[in-house]
Amino acid sequence: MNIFKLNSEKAKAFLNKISSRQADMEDKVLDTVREIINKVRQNGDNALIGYAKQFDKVDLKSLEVSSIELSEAENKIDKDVKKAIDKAYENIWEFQSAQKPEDFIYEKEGIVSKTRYIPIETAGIYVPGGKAAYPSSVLMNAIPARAAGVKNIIMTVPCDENGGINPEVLYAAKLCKVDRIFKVGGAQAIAALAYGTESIPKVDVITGPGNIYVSVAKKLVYGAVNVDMIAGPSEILIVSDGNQNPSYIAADLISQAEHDELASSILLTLSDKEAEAVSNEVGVQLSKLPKSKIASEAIKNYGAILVCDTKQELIDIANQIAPEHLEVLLEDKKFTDSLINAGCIFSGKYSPEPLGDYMAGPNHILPTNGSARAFSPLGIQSFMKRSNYIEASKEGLEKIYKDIACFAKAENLDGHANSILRRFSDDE
Ligand SMILES: NC(=O)c1ccc[n+]([C@@H]2O[C@H](COP(=O)([O-])OP(=O)(O)OC[C@H]3O[C@@H](n4cnc5c(N)ncnc54)[C@H](O)[C@@H]3O)[C@@H](O)[C@H]2O)c1
Ligand SMILES: N[C@H](CO)Cc1c[nH]c[nH+]1
Ligand SMILES: [Zn+2]
Repeated sequence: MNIFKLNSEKAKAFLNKISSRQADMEDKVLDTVREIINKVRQNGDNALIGYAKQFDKVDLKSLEVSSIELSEAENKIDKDVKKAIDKAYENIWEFQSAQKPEDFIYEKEGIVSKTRYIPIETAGIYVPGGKAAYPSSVLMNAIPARAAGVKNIIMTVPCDENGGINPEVLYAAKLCKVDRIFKVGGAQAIAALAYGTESIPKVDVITGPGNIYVSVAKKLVYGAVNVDMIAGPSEILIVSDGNQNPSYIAADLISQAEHDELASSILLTLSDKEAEAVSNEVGVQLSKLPKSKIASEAIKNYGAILVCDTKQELIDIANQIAPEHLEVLLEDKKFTDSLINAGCIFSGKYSPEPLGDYMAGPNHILPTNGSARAFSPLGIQSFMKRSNYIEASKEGLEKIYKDIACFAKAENLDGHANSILRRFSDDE
């Protein structure tokens, strides 16, 4: 793994590459994704069947998972895996459902104003499935949707080369009472959810992570539907004071690199010695990893160790990169609160990133590519919309009607002024 001094030209070039990562990836796939979306809008299910043949190498007889496939899934999975999925379900459900927002009511001088939180009616959840199967992403998508009170949950997931869906993914979907499941992946799934096809209903919001084709498609359909965020190729940034265990750090860097060749794994450390040790350890651990090709490629593409001089530099660079996952390995805890831009912060050596991927309760569907500066993790709020409500008494309106009419006239909107003034004129 490359090691650079923070203020070197090589470090600057690496940081520039990281900050333009989304744009560089998008440029390469934008035309393809646009074409896929247009074809799905024009040809509906036929386009989906064609893309399944092209990308997933499968002749699909039916796009929808049948009730038999769903009920058989549970018998196909290992009992310990089932137990782990059930435990994750429980933890995620407890954490998400406890956060249900309450309506807000405000009363001032005869005017009652409210903000209501209303579940979105139909949600489309995307579950990735190209390079790995993700039952955990079923839970992370569907549990907050259920907790919010969404009526219809429509799930899409790419199928395997036999036209089937991983049984653990189906078991998780059954556990979450997902209403319908379609064997469609990639940009074509996002287009189908956004515009509807003969089989797939149009939804109101699309959530979920995916590769670059999926995240670019979500950007392009935004407006036709709501979308949660851009949750693209995975990322981890670790900040270390230099006194940490190199083998833990290397393992955590690799954990996210194995998701995608476009994933990003970065260490910021105060110690040259730790940098060397982690770099060696990454090499050793990669050589023992069964699926090391993707992780090695990711580390070559978007991985590096940057050696900083001060803790303030660690904080500043971490806040600038705004990673999806941030592991904080600092003995001096007072710096942790200054870290403000990250999808999820993991604090201390017993909080490795995969704790959040599966079990802790907070969502693993998180903003990537610096978007944690302004976007939030998926949660119950992502499946609710706000609606406002105003009710004034006669006395309440009377107290301010002249100000409203005056304001409206200042905007040259006499119709607005009349609407208010009529309530208090003699010819009412
Ligand atoms: N940010 C998060 O919250 C989060 C969570 C989990 C996973 N992830 C990320 O999700 C991604 C999962 O990616 P994946 O590839 O395994 O599954 P995926 O389901 O996102 O993508 C697979 C689909 O991509 C499409 N595709 C593949 N090659 C294509 C091509 N050349 N042209 C057009 N379409 C093509 C195909 O339709 C295929 O079915 C990874 O990047 C992982 O890091 C992110
Ligand atoms: N780390 C991924 C989010 O970037 C989520 C995940 C699911 N399974 C394993 N990991
Ligand atoms: Zn992961």
